[in-house]
Amino acid sequence: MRGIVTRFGSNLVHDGIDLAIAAGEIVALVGGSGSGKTTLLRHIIGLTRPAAGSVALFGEDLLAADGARRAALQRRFGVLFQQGALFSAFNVADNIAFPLRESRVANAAEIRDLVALKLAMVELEPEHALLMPAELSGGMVKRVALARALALEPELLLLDEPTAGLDPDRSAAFVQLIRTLQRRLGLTVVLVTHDVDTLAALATRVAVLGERRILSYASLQDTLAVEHPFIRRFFHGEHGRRALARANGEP
Ligand SMILES: Nc1ncnc2c1ncn2[C@@H]1O[C@H](COP(=O)(O)OP(=O)(O)OP(=O)(O)O)[C@@H](O)[C@H]1O
Repeated sequence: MRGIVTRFGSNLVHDGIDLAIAAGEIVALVGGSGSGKTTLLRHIIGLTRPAAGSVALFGEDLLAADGARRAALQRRFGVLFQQGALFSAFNVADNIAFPLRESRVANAAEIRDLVALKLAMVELEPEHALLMPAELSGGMVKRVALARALALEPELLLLDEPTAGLDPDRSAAFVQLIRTLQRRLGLTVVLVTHDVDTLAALATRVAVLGERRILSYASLQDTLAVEHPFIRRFFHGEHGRRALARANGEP
């Protein structure tokens, strides 16, 4: 993305954001509350249009693409929204099958097989297929939402606060699953997180949003050396320090 400016009424959220994400990277977007992380994710996938600037997804302007071209580009990414956002009236299998049915890429028998495959991929059991979202734990909701995001075998996965609301054990297990799938499927991942544990375990690069721009875009190691009050608070505060020590295998 180049020169992104975002305004909501008089609220100027982004004022000239440049960000290039290479295939195979795991980029963590961090920043204070309201710094515009989720909005940036939404720009990437064409859910919102910036006031100025341009976004190229797989080298193409998604917002300028016509119907068929746009649908083809949309099949190449999957999104895990905050809260999982499962359809509450659909069971697990139908939630995962939804993108497959919508895009008409598979027949009923293939969809059944693909749903079973995706369930196994996110380490859920076949009998979970018939449960309703209200019957699932928080960790299971995330796994089902991840299975749905991966239903069309995307190249790019966007995750908005993937571990929010999970206890430390479930959070660590979910992070591990994301890492395994990223490697196995060769995914590019963009995730919004305020959790240093998640970021330290996953990110190949960290983009820090603040003051309506990208304050830093570098490896975690290099980000830690940046002298900025937000970066210091975020990474060198007590929680951040403990998380980084854990990531380095210190007790
Ligand atoms: N549809 C909208 N209409 C009006 N204002 C919006 C809209 N979406 C976002 N905003 C505003 O834009 C700013 C950035 O929001 P965004 O959700 O992108 O921030 P964020 O960094 O993801 O925040 P958080 O960490 O709290 O989730 C906020 O001030 C928010 O109130």
